[in-house]
Amino acid sequence: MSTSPHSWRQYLGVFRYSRRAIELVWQTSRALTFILAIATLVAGLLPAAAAWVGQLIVDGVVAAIEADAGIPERLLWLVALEGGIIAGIAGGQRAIQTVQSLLRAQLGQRVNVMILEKAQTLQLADFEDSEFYDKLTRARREASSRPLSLVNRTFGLIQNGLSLASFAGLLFAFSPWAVAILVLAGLPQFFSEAKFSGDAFRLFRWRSPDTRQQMYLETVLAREDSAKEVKLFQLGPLLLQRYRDIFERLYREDRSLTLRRDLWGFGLGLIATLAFYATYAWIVMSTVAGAITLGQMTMYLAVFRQGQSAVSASLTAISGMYEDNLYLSNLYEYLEQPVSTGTGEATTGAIPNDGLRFEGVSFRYPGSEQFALESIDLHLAPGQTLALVGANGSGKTTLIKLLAGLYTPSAGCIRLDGTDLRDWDSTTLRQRIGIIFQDFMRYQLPVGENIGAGDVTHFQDEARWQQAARQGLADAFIEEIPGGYHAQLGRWFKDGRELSGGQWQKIAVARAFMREEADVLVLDEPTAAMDAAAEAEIFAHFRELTRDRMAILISHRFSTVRMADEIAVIDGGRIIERGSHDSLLAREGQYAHLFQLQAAGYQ
Ligand SMILES: Nc1ncnc2c1ncn2[C@@H]1O[C@H](COP(=O)(O)OP(=O)(O)OP(=O)(O)O)[C@@H](O)[C@H]1O
Repeated sequence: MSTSPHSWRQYLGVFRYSRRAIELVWQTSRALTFILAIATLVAGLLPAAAAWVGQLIVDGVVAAIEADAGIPERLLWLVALEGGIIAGIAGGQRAIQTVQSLLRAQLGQRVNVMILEKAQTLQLADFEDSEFYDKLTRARREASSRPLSLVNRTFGLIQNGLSLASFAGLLFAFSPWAVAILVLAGLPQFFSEAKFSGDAFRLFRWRSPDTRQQMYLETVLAREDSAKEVKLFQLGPLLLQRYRDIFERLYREDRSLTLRRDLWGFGLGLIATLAFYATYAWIVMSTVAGAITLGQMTMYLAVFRQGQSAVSASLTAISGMYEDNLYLSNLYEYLEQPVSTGTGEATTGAIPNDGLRFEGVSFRYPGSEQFALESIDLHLAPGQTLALVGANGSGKTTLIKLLAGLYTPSAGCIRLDGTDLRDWDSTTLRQRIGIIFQDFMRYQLPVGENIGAGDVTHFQDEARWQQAARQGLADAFIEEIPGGYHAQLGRWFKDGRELSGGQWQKIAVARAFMREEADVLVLDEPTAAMDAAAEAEIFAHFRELTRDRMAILISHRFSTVRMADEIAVIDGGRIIERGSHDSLLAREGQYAHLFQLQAAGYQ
């Protein structure tokens, strides 16, 4: 094994997150960390003391036999002391276990809260970045066990290290050479364990895309929301085979690493055992030769036995540490992901009542070559309704995402009342804009709260739920559900019920109507699953209720779209036509063409 500085660092890399794990525990509970440290110290140092008192007892016994003058009182005190020390060790170990149990819950909660708090500060783009999303899911998965495990192992190592050092201290009196032999014999095994742990760490990190695939397949194969399609399309065997193939490939790598690691571990362990027993023989011979007393021999033998188990406990701890490191490296990468916090502070616009303006807005999704939107210019005054029309993928939803501030334009700017969205205080802005997307959330919460989600300040306001439900045409069916507004939705919880696609959409529209104070309201096709009559009625309502506000709606149904004051036709990320329904029909362009196609469908 080479000893260049680089590889030293590589070997010691197994401890790279120990400091951070201990910091984490320290911040979680100083008192418990302190007790843990003291208990570790006690459990680490007392075994050597026990061996030493054991030596005094044996020598005392030998001396008493030789003197033949009864049982000296000192000997009994020594036995009592030995008993006390053993009780101390047991107490230390028990304290370590108790503290660990208490810390487990607290630390798990703390790490989970850290992960979830961080998630609140992230941009939508972060969630869409597969690497990053993977870090988040992995960070959450083992949040309650890994940090503590690393702390336990680190403290375990310290405890065993202290025991070994104190044993070495005792052995030093016999011969410094014996200490040197034991240390040197143990080092190769220590480094080999550290090296292979480091290798495993790198291997596992590098293969994370594969494990992600595996996890995804597991999810698809075993979740209620995918079960329907997997069964119908008989995808099960095919996906399962893929799952098996990934496992086989990963297993081959694992096997090779495990075999190498264990062979080296065994070989180097043998050297250590040989050295141990050679020293053992040396001690036995020295006792027979009279160089050391019988008591000293008893002590050294105890030191040997316990030393061996301390060494093997340390090696086990090290080999387990790579997994903990893997977890913590992932956790800290996630927690340290830079976030761009909004710097805007404006709570009122520079030109009140100017409405909404898109000025030369272009946008490209992160990692994408193509522009999803290009040179968009729009103006929407208070009281106006704008409909966006365009083929799938033309950029309608993207425009709304920019308006929502979920992404920032690559060029140009969006102004609300004359002030760039970036300069608005983010809370104020969110209150002024209410949006329901086509893939709105179906919360596994009671019906009422599903509606109340539209305005957190009235999340549980029953009167407002009912009013919004009436406006979203959801009241009729809600009243028929047993439990009404308090009925649990979704299948995760007991007695939860499922709604039809159209019913869910009515709930979503009602959610939009909760936002009474918002001056821009957007419905991005949340009505596609409703029948045409219901959609038309909802939009008529929508228009009525947004008379002095700005409203944007996206729909593929022209019967709805024609109600808007202004219609913008988007194609390939650009606005190609705009105007009222009548003026666009008169133009006989794309809009007129699409309108006639759909009208023909109804004849
Ligand atoms: N998160 C994303 N990352 C990268 N590209 C995206 C993302 N979302 C959408 N796109 C791409 O941007 C383009 C515009 O998509 P957008 O969702 O705005 O279309 P749309 O007009 O709303 O379509 P639809 O009528 O199907 O809802 C499409 O080419 C799409 O592939």
